[in-house]
Amino acid sequence: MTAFEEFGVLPEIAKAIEELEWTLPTDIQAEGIPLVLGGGDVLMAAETGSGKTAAFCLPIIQIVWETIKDIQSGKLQKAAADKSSPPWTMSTLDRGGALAVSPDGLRVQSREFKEWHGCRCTRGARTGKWGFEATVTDEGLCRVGWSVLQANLDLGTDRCGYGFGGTGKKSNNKQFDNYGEAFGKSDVITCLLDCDSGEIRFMKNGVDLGTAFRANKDLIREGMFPAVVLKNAEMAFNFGDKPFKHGLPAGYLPINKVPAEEEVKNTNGQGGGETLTIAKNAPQAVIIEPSRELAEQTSNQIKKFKKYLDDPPIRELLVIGGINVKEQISYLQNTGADIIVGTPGRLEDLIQGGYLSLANCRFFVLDEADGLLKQGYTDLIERLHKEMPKITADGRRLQMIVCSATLHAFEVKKMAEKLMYFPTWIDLKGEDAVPETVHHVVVPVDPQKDKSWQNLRRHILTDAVHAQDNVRPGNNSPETLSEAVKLLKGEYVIRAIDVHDMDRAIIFCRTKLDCDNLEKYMRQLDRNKYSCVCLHGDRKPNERRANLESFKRDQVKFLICTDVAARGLDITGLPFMINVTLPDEKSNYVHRIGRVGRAERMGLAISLVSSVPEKVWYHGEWCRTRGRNCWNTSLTTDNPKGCCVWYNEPQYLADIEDHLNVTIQQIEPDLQVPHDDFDGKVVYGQKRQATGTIYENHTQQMVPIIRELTKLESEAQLIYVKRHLMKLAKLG
Ligand SMILES: Nc1ncnc2c1ncn2[C@@H]1O[C@H](COP(=O)(O)OP(=O)(O)OP(=O)(O)O)[C@@H](O)[C@H]1O
Repeated sequence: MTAFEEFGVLPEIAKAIEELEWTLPTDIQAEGIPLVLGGGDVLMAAETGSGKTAAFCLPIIQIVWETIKDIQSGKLQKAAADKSSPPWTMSTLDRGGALAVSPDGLRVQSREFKEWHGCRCTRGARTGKWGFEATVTDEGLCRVGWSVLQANLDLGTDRCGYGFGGTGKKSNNKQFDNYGEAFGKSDVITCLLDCDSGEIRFMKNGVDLGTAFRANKDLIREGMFPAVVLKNAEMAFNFGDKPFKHGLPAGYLPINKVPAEEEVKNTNGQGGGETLTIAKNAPQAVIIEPSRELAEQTSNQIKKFKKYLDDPPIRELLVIGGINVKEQISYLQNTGADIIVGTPGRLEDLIQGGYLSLANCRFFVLDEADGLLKQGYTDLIERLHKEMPKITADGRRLQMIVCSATLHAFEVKKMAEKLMYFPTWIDLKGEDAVPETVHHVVVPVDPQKDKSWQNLRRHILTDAVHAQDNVRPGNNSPETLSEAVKLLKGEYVIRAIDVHDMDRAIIFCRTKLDCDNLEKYMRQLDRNKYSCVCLHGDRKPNERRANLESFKRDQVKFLICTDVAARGLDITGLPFMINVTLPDEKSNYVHRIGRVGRAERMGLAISLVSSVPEKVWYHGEWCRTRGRNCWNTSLTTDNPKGCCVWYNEPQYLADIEDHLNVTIQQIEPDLQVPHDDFDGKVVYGQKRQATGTIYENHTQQMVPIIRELTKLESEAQLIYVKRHLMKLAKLG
């Protein structure tokens, strides 16, 4: 049995993993895989390069495959039919779309703010005197009571349902009257039904509130069911499996004591146990990625993991912009997809066009979730979530999985609170952190100290922000110094490459124009020594793909890119990374430098940080051409339609350090990295030699330590025996 199988992974998947030469799961995989397999909502916060992709892909592939198998063998039909005689729980079938029922059926939750969503119990009574307890477990609006099967799930809004609400009102047939008193979080409401007299009454925390309704006896003969309706609230139920908190009045019994021959089964939503089929265009899993490249990478990983799951096969589809949409539609219509990996825009297009259905989705994954939310996709995510059933046809709950190396963002917590269902956090560090395998340093670029920019024979083409300014050596204006920094940064990039003999590095620039200019400069200097390609939003999809591929295959040495490549990209053994300018979004620093030092290999990240302000382009949505041929150098602070800002790198550096709670080491403009500060033996791009790896050779690593421990143990015993003998000799 492989280590992955011990964590519950199917042998077929474990075999594919073995071929990747992964011997042990990483920490995040060891924690995440069992949780997802167990059916929970999970937030995974772990460093860059720690293997989060497999932590969610492996269990999803496994469950999706098992479900396809169950459908094919007809087991799912049985699952639905079995539910015709369930225990006394809240029904997963007779409930509103946005209401979730916990796996034990004793807790319900609705996070919908605007609408009410209701649910009924799996069984009901038509004779006798019965009671159950409902406890408010989270703030929000709730109404609880009794209704018959044909009643509206919005309890108390038609003549067939009788409810008591948290605002201190009872309601039947939309008539809301004062009753008892208001209730809220932690209050226990006992709901009592006397089928013989028709009386319905309630107790709050053990205090009897008196008769609320006299229900129609003919209605009761049809069967009365415990019922609830919620608006952004949560309630837990006790039908008598556990002792009641406040007991029942004399003559009443817990409702689960209704004799079998007297009880009425809830048949709503059961569909008569017909065979479950899943439409081709209704995938079981939707994985959203923030960039096309990352979506493609995750999709490729899934292909590798599912390699041996061929009977039945799993169909996965990549849904990203830049690929012919007609092909994607025809694939969905003809072949179909079980797992979809995509970027937000194209996903939404297909859903809105009716080509992709979420009716069967049971896994909703937000990879790089904080990035998606910061890119403005909160509404889209909520819309998709709303369309997904909270319980699937086979009675399983929708699972949401959210991950990132920088998950500690307010937006993420807010989203998790709103959409996720009792989520478990796997938080390996407790804060955003940089892996130990990434050595990161900053180099000050100070044009007042380093005056070499004044007499460069050849230099990088700058972004031309200062084309109209009077910039020249000797004139120490902020504009001149800003231009000087841009010239110096071009030189420092080349120096970093030369000093560290870099033959492979990813280089991040702030704008697409900066990327293009650096690409030109490097090619101009030496096409072979500095062979490079660009990856950014202005390049055509095919070029983007080809450039990334040639970099991955080592056909070019340098990949120059904007933040489009900051997150998730996994390039095996990449040794070096250069930040030409720090990102203004602090979490992107973690993601950018995390392109190196992945999967236990060492990496060096060098950030160039200007000591003076740099005036740079900032084309917002107000810029008609979004930067193309734009020469508007007025500042956004002076003119709401301005297209430039003064970029304050020392401030961004301070923000990053503050966020990570570290002081990043500074090196000199000679770009030498003192070896002693790190580990002298480090070879960037390789695994650390001296310590071995965490994944492998664990036993071998432990051998000398165990040997030493055994020696110490035996020495300690000898000392004890000698002392004991000496004591005996003295006594004798
Ligand atoms: N159990 C394992 N053993 C060995 N290598 C692994 C294991 N799990 C993942 N890897 C490798 O580690 C690298 C990083 O994995 P992955 O891309 O999933 O990281 P990540 O945590 O998603 O990083 P990021 O936050 O940057 O997206 C990949 O090259 C992957 O093949």
